[in-house]
Amino acid sequence: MKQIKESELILNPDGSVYHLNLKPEDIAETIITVGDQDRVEKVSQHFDSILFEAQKREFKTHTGFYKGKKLTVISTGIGIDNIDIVMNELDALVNIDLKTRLVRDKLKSLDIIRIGTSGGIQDYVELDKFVMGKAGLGFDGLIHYYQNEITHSKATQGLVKHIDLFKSKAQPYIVECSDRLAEMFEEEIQVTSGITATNIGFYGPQGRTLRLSLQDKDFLDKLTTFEYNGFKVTNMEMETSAIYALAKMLGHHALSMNAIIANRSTGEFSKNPKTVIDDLIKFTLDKLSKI
Ligand SMILES: O=P(O)(O)O[C@H]1O[C@H](CO)[C@@H](O)[C@H]1O
Ligand SMILES: O=c1cc[nH]c(=O)[nH]1
Repeated sequence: MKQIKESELILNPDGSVYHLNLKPEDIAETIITVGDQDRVEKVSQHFDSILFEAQKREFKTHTGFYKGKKLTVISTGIGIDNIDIVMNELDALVNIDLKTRLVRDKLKSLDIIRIGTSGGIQDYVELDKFVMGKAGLGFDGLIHYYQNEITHSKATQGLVKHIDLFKSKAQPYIVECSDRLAEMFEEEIQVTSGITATNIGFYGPQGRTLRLSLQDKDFLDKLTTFEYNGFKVTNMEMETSAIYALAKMLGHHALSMNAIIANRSTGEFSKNPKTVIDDLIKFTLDKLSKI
């Protein structure tokens, strides 16, 4: 087997992985990701005990126990570029022997659950509700840098036609969440399921205009009428598709839970975004404690 070079798998002087500043023993096998580094405490404040804390740049990590379940919560910061770092380095922690720099013979599979904020694009995706991303719809292009079998699906071709995608933009891709995790989180009363679209920006890429004009002003409208496997595109954010794609390629299980703080169809923003995210944190922790 080939040893991974120092320039590819970069380790800090203490042996931790380069950006996350973590060693294999610092993380649990169930990982919660959040965008905002201040959300890490909002999650870990519910833990019975915290065993480990670290931070480098926007990547803040707490590991502890919640109702007997060992959990790690880590902030990814905003965007797909950070997800590339977080997913690759988390995988390295469990599936590469950092001393020999060899991929382990027996690979581990992590459960990775994102708790994020998001904007609903359908009128029925109400403010302050939870949406589970049954699939991630990536407009971000990250996947094209890896060999994969996800990119060229019929559904993707259908989407490109449906929205009349401008040819200079990255080819979108669709990737499903972990069925096992989804089953645990599906709850008719509290959770809406749909496709979570992931964009490479908050403004133009999500069809928002302040002072600049959009290349395609009808993008959002067209997206609301697209369907895949009986699901509509319910919401937009900036990380899910890449988490799903990299999880699938690396052999992990991923699920994205979204707190809806904006409704792009009605033009409203939540009056109390903190409450809905706190409620989603409690809901998610409760579900994870039962795995
Ligand atoms: O609340 P988080 O997890 O950061 O997620 C959403 O909020 C950020 C944009 O405001 C993006 O990261 C988007 O995905
Ligand atoms: O509209 C929204 C709200 C939160 N996060 C996003 O990326 N978009």
